[in-house]
Amino acid sequence: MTKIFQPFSTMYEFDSGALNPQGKLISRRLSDMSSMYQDSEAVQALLNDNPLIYEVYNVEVPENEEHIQHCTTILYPGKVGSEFFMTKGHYHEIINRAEIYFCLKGKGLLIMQTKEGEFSSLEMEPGTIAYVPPYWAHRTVNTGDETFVFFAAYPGDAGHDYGLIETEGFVKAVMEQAEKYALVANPSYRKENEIGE
Ligand SMILES: O=P(O)(O)OC[C@H]1O[C@](O)(CO)[C@@H](O)[C@@H]1O
Ligand SMILES: [Fe+2]
Repeated sequence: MTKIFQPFSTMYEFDSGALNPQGKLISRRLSDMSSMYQDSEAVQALLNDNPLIYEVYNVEVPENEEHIQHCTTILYPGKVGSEFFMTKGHYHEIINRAEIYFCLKGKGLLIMQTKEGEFSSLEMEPGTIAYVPPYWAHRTVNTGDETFVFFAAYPGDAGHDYGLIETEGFVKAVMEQAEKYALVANPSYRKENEIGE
């Protein structure tokens, strides 16, 4: 007989962006993603302090197609050189799985790209519901000076594939320019792959 999963709820803490109960917490510091930032001198200068860049509070549900994974992400304000703090970014392991983001606090940018090199970005502020369609890699960036918090939901079997982003990078980097953000072409996008070709 199929075991029936019991309904449950989780509390969102409006001040911090955390979830209660906490569930599986992912914390990423600069050292976890140092090669992803453009300015390697700025990375070196910050690595001693090794700032906390973001935290993901995951509600624990089984990772299969019956369930919906959901979590909050707290992305701290800050820059590495002039590049804003950001998440690592990933494709879903099952690449045709979509995701929904709901911005709760602060402001940021959701950048997305396909394996064909198509690029897209969406601004997020409290109230924005952003849709990441199937096949799009996604990364969020804190473009403000307070914590940027959003809720995410995605199919339970989606998984995370970081490989291609680690080797190719994103098409564009989000940099501070004249107290705003600018999307700047990433000179190292696809470099490793091109060298290998
Ligand atoms: O997995 P990354 O790219 O480090 O970033 C974490 C992101 O992944 C998700 O957990 C799921 O796609 C997002 O909610 C969260 O912002
Ligand atoms: Fe995702």
